[in-house]
Amino acid sequence: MAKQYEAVTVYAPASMGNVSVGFDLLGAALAPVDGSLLGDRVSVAPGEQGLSLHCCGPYVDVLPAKLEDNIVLRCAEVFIEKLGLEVPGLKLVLEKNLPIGSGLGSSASSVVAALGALNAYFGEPMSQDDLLLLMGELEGMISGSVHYDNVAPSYLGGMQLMLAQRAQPLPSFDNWYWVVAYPGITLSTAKMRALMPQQVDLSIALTFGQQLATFIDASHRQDEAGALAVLKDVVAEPYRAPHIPGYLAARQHLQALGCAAVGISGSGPTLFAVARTRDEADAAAAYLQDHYLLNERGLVRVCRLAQNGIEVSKGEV
Ligand SMILES: Nc1ncnc2c1ncn2[C@@H]1O[C@H](COP(=O)(O)OP(=O)(O)OP(=O)(O)O)[C@@H](O)[C@H]1O
Ligand SMILES: N[C@@H](CCO)C(=O)O
Repeated sequence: MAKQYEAVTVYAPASMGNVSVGFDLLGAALAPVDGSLLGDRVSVAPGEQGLSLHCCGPYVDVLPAKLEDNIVLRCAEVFIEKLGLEVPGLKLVLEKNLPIGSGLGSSASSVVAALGALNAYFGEPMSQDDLLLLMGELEGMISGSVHYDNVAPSYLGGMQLMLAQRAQPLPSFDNWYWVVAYPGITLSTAKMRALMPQQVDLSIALTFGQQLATFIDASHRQDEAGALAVLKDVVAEPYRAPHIPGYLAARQHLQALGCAAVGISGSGPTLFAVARTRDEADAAAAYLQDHYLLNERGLVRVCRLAQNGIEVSKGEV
């Protein structure tokens, strides 16, 4: 008798690439403290002949007009082909909860939710390490480069450091709040990467290496002052900051409000601020709500790290 498959839904949290100090190597998953969703959901269920995709959610209108250009369908095609699966019919639903080109890891969230749901639906045929590598490849197909600093934390949770072939969790500081603000405009990752020079000065390379090494060491030793002292981006931010409306002014104000660090989330335009108390986080959020948002599509969230990565549940979106 043919195996009966059951519908499954996966939620994949938003993520901040780079975290200032680890360009393309370090990322963190986000969980709003108010319990709201900040990430896409994809469900996979038995369907009629072939693959079908239905999209819904608050940011459905910014998805590619043609369904065949949606990365979720590509994920299903690649997954099925790679594993040589016989699939009579598959119904996919994408609930698009993240804005595109935001710096919140929007395409990564769709990729992680889709591949996570497909793997769960088919009984986990792929190992965690192999699935992560596939997630990075698919993210690379649409963002212009293979980088894991969004897919790894969205899939695995917390803060993740990308080593040569696998992700390694990095302890963070439990008292930190991560306040994120998306102004409501789109900046494509590929264009924000094109702003950066292809060659890096030796002095910049040395500072980058030293800061990343110091941050990793300080995080493991829970040396908060040591970690904060080097939470700075010398590689991408100098080239990107002038192209993000209001970023430099907001950074200055947030520092004056007492935020311990401020940086660009991924390639922007979302910014993040580290606050060490809830009062400080709320003050930063109020400032950003009034001064950083450019339209009604913008959002501000006070977050902790999403420690568990994806959430798998039974049934459809
Ligand atoms: N399900 C999807 N979610 C998001 N983007 C998608 C999806 N399917 C296709 N795309 C396309 O992928 C591209 C994603 O571009 P880009 O990498 O700049 O955005 P992003 O992943 O939202 O960036 P960020 O990491 O800054 O949030 C866009 O051209 C978008 O139309
Ligand atoms: N590390 C990537 C993240 C994109 O979200 C970049 O900064 O281009």
